[in-house]
Amino acid sequence: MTGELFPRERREIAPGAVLVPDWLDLEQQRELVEACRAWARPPAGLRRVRLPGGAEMSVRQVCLGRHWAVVPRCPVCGVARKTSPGCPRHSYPYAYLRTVADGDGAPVKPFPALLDTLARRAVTEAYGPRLDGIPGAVGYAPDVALVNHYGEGARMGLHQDLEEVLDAPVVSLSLGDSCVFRLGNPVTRTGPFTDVELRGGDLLVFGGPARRAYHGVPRTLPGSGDPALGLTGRLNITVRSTGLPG
Ligand SMILES: O=C(O)CCC(=O)C(=O)O
Ligand SMILES: [Fe+2]
Repeated sequence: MTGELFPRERREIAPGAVLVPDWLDLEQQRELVEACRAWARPPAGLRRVRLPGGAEMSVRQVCLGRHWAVVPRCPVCGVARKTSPGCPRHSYPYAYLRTVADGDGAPVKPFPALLDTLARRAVTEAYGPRLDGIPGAVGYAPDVALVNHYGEGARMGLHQDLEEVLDAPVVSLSLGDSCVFRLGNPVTRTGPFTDVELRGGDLLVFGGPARRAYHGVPRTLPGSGDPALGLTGRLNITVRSTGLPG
């Protein structure tokens, strides 16, 4: 954005969580928006997620690589409880699946090379010489992306990204409208919180001590995105390395 009074500097908003403003140029943002449009098409396209309590998320989502979904029971051991001693890879009430079991049942689209390349570069650039000190950052091998679309009024409640076996960093790319991104700590959902504005083109990488921190998006700023992008609302692409067997 031009005319900024204070240029937005890259900064570590919490230990392990690095925000790099304007990481993507307009051409890269355009390319990603186009790609998201293709990924959003059926089969295995954009859907609304119904949460375990029955409420629908206001965000619409499409998954790539593996399908993240609410499951009635753990797909490995069949137990419908948060813990299941003895299950080698327990996952409940959320799990990574091969098909869109909570939608049209189609096989999930593959994890795209475009996001693989971008996410590897993102981790390297975000941590720089500290890469060695962040678990899973050296040789980062992402295999899943969640693409979230926020229309007007959409938000995402506080949550932890927990379904991954690995502690490797999460790479988050924002496109279109700005939002308030809220980051807490890995232990309690009560804060204290750090609220930052994420704008279209911004990169946020959270790994190390921030990897399992509670986070969410309390609101977006409708109409704040660059009109040249031709996107209504906000898109977020969250890339992860699950550590699950191929
Ligand atoms: O939209 C965002 O910036 C956050 C998305 C997120 O936390 C998630 O998909 O798990
Ligand atoms: Fe998340």
